Amino acid sequence: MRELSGVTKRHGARSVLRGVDLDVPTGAAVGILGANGSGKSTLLRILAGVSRPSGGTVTGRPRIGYVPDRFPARQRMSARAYLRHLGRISGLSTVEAATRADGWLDRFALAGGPDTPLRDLSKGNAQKVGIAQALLCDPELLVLDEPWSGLDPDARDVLTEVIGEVSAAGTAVVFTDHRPEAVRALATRSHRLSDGRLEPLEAEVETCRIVLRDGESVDWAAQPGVQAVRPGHLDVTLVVTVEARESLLLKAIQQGCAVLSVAAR
Ligand SMILES: Nc1ncnc2c1ncn2[C@@H]1O[C@H](COP(=O)(O)OP(=O)(O)OP(=O)(O)O)[C@@H](O)[C@H]1O
Repeated sequence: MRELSGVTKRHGARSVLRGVDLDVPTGAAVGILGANGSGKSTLLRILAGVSRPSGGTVTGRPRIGYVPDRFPARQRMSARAYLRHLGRISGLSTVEAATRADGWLDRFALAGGPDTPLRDLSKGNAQKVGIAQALLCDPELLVLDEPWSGLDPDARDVLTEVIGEVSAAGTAVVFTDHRPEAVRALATRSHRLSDGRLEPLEAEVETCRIVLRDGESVDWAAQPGVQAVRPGHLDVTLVVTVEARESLLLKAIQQGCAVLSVAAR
């Protein structure tokens, strides 16, 4: 879907990226860790297509939703009007743009309501609008730069849930964060950006995805072979190692869960 090959980026004399290779296939959830100033935002800007690399190639042209590290919300326009407007210029009908805009603002519980002017929003509430604008037009690739930063606990949970949902539906997601445990829990591929290069965070294990209904009674995260658990509205998606797939399916059936799908990642 999107692939970076040998990507370099210089800012003046400074080499920020020194030959980054990154393959982002459909449905992948790619997590990137890195210290402050390691170049995560620089890398995500290139991935999102808002910045050009100094060298190397970027291939693939998916429809991209991008949440920058700082969402610039200095306008007088209300959150609702802004999102509706963006939806319209992205090709949605007036009704569809309004429905989607209100749906995302409602789900993320924008404090002050959807008619609050963007420039009056707090950092966290501006971040919610930033996330909503990226989701508005069903992106094929979602690029999220430290998307949890500034969000309250409820909104953080909603975002984690949404990432699980869109990724289960086939959207590729690339996100940065400073918390290794969060990256490991959510990502199907994890990397660390260090010294301008991207290293795998751990050896990759072949995984698959199991979607269950009525699986709430089991502590799936504690089961051997379960790498990530993503609760949805009516179902739960497990990312599991292929090795543990059969025993986990057996457990699910024994617990009375309905197995909705089993898919390779
Ligand atoms: N437009 C620019 N001009 C000059 N230097 C820049 C520019 N953008 C970024 N840099 C430098 O590139 C380096 C990487 O910055 P970047 O914002 O990508 O890091 P980061 O990993 O996202 O950091 P943080 O975790 O603090 O958000 C930093 O040293 C930064 O000062």
